[in-house]
Amino acid sequence: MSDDNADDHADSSGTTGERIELVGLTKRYPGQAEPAVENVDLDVAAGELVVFVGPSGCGKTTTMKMINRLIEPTSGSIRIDGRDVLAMQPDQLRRHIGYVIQQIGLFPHMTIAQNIGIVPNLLKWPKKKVAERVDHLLHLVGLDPTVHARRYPRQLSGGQQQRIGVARALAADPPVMLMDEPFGATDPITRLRLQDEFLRLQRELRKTIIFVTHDFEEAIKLGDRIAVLRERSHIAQYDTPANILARPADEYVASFVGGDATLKRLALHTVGEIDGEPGAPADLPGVAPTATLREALDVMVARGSDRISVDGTVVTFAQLSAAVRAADAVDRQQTTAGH
Ligand SMILES: Nc1ncnc2c1ncn2[C@@H]1O[C@H](COP(=O)(O)OP(=O)(O)OP(=O)(O)O)[C@@H](O)[C@H]1O
Repeated sequence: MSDDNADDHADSSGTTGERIELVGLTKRYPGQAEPAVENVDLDVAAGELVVFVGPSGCGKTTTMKMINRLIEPTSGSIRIDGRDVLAMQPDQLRRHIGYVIQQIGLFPHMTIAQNIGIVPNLLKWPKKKVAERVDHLLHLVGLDPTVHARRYPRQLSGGQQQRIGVARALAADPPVMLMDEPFGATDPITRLRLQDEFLRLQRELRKTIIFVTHDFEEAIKLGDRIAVLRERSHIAQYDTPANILARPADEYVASFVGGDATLKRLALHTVGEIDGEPGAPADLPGVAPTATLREALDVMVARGSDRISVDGTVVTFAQLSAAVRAADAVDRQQTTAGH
């Protein structure tokens, strides 16, 4: 773990994630008959994005908050890059673990720049360095610093505030990010946009991320692996989205996948995988290259258009249909061949 000097990499965005291991992790809240989280073992590889899905009250948030010690475990251990989290100092933890929540939690009386700079300031970085970092992060999440840095949270849209939440969590360039339903409170269009931007960012940054969601499609789209949790955070299945869709471990997981598994498999592939014709007209409905085949199809249907613009190229409904058929055939082949 490179906690010797965060300043060394504070201006780069190249830090990759670190492995997270949960061993026998248990939380028993005072006065509760049953533990909220019981004996959870989980190994998350460095640079992987793992999504927790499970019913309300199954212990997702409790498990996540033990990792950054907002909740102290009753027993068990947590290691990041082999080091015991329970033995870390608070400032080490702040530098190592970024945290993004649905309610965002921006301070209303601080400007956007001050909100993003909270952790670097706590870590006593020089003023100039904090300012540079804030600029860099605003660019990274797609906002113009000259427009947004001096504004207050209430002057931003919900989606922009959520981007600031992500920028703030990235401020000290932590190898690990915990994200608790970060896009849950936004409207569907903003949510898709935030997911696409976030995927682009994660491809570049390769943090180790634990991401909680209620939305199974979001889990399929974002997760390298999904942990389907049952009561007390018992892990029902921990696997890639493709494998969970193709071979749910049991009835419980199958109920999460639902009946329309084929449709959900469309979320495994992005429209950027299709070679479009350059020269899309400006008025054509557009999606990002990271949009899933399913989302592209939804936009075509909603807009009544048999063509769509992807990064300035034209993708047709016929191409999309062919990609869907090809992707489905490959997925089926891979999931049968893999086992
Ligand atoms: N501070 C607390 N004291 C006592 N019990 C708690 C406390 N916080 C959570 N619990 C209980 O622990 C269990 C797990 O809660 P937790 O919030 O981790 O679940 P969750 O899966 O994140 O739920 P949701 O999806 O609804 O956010 C629940 O039964 C909850 O009632």
